[in-house]
Amino acid sequence: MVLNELGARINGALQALSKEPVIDDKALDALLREICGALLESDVNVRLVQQLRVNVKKRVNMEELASSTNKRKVIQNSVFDELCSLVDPGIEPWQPRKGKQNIVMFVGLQGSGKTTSCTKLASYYKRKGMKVGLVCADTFRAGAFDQLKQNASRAHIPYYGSYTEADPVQIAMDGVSQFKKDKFDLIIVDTSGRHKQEVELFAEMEQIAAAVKPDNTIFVMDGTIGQAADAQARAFKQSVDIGSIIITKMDGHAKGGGAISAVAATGSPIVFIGTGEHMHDLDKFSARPFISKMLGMGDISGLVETVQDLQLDKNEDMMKNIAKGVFTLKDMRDQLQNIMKLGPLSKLMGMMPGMSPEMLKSMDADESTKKLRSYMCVFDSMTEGELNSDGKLFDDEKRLHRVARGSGVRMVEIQALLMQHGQFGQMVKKMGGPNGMLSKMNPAAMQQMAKNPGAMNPNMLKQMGGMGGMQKMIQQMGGMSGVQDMMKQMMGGGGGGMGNMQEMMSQMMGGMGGMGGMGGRR
Ligand SMILES: Nc1nc2c(ncn2[C@@H]2O[C@H](COP(=O)(O)OP(=O)(O)OP(=O)(O)O)[C@@H](O)[C@H]2O)c(=O)[nH]1
Repeated sequence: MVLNELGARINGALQALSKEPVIDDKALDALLREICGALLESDVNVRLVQQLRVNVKKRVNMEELASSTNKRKVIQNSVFDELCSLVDPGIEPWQPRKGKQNIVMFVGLQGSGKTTSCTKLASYYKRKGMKVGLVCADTFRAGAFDQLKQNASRAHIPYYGSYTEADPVQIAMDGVSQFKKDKFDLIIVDTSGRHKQEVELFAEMEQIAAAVKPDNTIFVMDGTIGQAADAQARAFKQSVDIGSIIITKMDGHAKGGGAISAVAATGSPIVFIGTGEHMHDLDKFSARPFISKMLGMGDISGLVETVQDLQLDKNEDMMKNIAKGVFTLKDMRDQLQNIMKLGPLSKLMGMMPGMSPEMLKSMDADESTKKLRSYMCVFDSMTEGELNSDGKLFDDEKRLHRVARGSGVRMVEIQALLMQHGQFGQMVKKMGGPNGMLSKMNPAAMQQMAKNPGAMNPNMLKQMGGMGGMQKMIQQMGGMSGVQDMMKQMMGGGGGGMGNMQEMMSQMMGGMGGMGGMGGRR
């Protein structure tokens, strides 16, 4: 069973419990049977599943808990907590520190996704403002250096490797000392893999580790390997000091449960998961947001961090406009351009509370990207005056015709874009200005939010009135009756299908981003 289905099944079981008139041991057993069955089908280690069952039962005392509402709540909270414990070894993961020269070594079997993940990680920390270099110490697989070189060049990341030196230890040492000399903040060393755990592989890993003395060793594991994950993780743990884990290929049809169970085998935290072959397909991992997202309850901290990466507060013109309650076409273009930098919208959507896995499955990421590109052509065909306007200039059909000809986009689509812009403009008007929603938010908490998305999350949520407040805010933004209804509309109920969804998502992201950025400037 793939992870999305697992989430949907657990969620379904919890929902079914809400409908039970009487909560007794029988109802609890039925719930646990369903959840444990689903976990086993997803390859989660049988011992861990058994432990989860025992722990939940221990926490729920049917006699002590008076009302059924109370029992339901305690059961649901216990299941959630136990699912989190499955993927949380309770260790704070290592993080590179700015101002220090951090060395990270990647290990894993051949084809697990080491080289790809190295570049994704380098790119992630580059986005955070670090100077990152990649060293290719894989001399085992012909073409490994070329692959790293290609990935690194595409992501504009400096790299080091050699076509002539055959000793991986020497390459690793030379690469690290070169980047150290050039004052790099983070140096990532990619090592060779083998088809299976072999003596040579472990000996080589140990030698490289002894030579470069990594601050952290990341074990890369293929998410599709199922039950074999446990033994593999143990073998690596015995040989090198695994600091953290990246699980790859968690997109598509990965069951993932096996690899997730590796946390228990190594006692090391999962730090990222790979969700595709592209540079953006690396999601920061944290137990609670991961479980929350899997159950369709969203990942607010991930969403906020992603929005934070946009550095919207650097767009001073737009921030000034939004504070005044003004939103020009140029502001919308800049927002959409920013969103395009984040990768497929489905990823952002997955972080929104209320997005069920089924909803996400029916989204076509390529289609969204195409739509955004066509919008860029529309904006490119506008004059500076038009871009700096509120869009009313396009009441003149001649202008519309001209932009349609210039961009190759149909007039109806441009009209729809302008309509979305108009609606969003109305929202900005409401949010900005002296009496707007933004003015009611505590500036100190908003400032903290802009600086440190991880730390500000609880504060921000509190400011917004918790998860309920967040949903209400989204409703206000869209002027719709609820997130679920909104999604239905996006999925085609309103006749717009994918296009509709795209536009609304952009609207929402624009709104969220605007708020984060606003806070940062106060
Ligand atoms: N779908 C998907 N594919 C991935 C992911 N990560 C890596 N891949 C693909 O998996 C294949 C192997 O990845 P590599 O990065 O070359 O693996 P490696 O561990 O470096 O392999 P060696 O260098 O031979 O040890 C490539 O085709 C990658 O594009 C992921 O998260 N999702």
